[in-house]
Amino acid sequence: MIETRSLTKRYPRVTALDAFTVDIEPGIIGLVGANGAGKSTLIKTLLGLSAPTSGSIRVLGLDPARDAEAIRARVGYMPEHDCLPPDMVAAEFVTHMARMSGLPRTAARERASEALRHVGLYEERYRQIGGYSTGMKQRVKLAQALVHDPDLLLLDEPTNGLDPAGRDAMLGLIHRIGSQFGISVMVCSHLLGEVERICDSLVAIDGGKLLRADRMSAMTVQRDVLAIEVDEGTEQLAEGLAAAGLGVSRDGRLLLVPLESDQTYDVIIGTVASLDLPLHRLEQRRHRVSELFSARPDPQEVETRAS
Ligand SMILES: Nc1ncnc2c1ncn2[C@@H]1O[C@H](COP(=O)(O)OP(=O)(O)OP(=O)(O)O)[C@@H](O)[C@H]1O
Repeated sequence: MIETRSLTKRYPRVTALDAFTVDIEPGIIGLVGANGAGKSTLIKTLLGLSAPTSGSIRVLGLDPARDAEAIRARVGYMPEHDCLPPDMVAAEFVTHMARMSGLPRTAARERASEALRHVGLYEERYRQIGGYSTGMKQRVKLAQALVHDPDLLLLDEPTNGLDPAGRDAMLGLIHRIGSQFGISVMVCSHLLGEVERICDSLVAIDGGKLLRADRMSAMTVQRDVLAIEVDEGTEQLAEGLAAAGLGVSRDGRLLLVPLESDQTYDVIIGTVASLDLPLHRLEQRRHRVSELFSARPDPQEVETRAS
């Protein structure tokens, strides 16, 4: 669906994309990287809005340098920053964007109503955008990206400025669009925890270079640790497991024990039973995707996870 070969974009002071080579299959794709990693630059080169310094790109088999118009007809783009006209009503604006994509007047109006319904703004569609909340504005941006029924959506930081509930709602919406409408979606975010939740593959970028591109399932590998939670008696259980010869560490309410053999399970169950404690959880732990990329989690991500 998207192919880049040695894609490089140099600005006078910085190389935003540095020999970036990737093959991306259809699906819900997370494009993750810290601020300034090159995500927006990549999206703009894919759309033909910014010409690469060197290298090649194919989007849906098209070359953005030659076929920019054809690409924009098949790709929807939700930009990162607020770019909405405050004095227009949403229905009018989204209809206008549909007309810009080449739809005739009546079809544009119908598609605009439909797109606004999909993003949950149908009832509010005749209100001026300037009076909308941040979450509603993000939804209008999403509706205009969807309005011409694209094959691919490129969403640049769609949860920007949203509170945790707003982020959840936006992520749920994106997931629905990707899984129910048969549209591929590339979601750009600096919050790994977000893309981990909704994407089926991940492209990680750092300093303009490709860090890793893979299916999410290949990135969430089993880790040899058992997590145990009891409703009460955590301290007592920690002592009991240590006395039984297991290495025990704490992670909040959880006790973590290295999984050395199948007998580790038996020892844990036996210890819990002998202490007569109410076992709440016993599970093998998986790596979080974020652990594969960064030893230091993003503070905003920690805040998201905590919320
Ligand atoms: N038009 C431009 N002129 C000069 N430098 C630019 C321009 N656009 C981006 N850059 C620089 O290129 C690098 C990559 O920027 P880019 O916006 O692609 O990053 P990003 O991963 O999208 O981060 P953010 O989420 O902060 O936008 C940054 O160092 C940025 O300052």
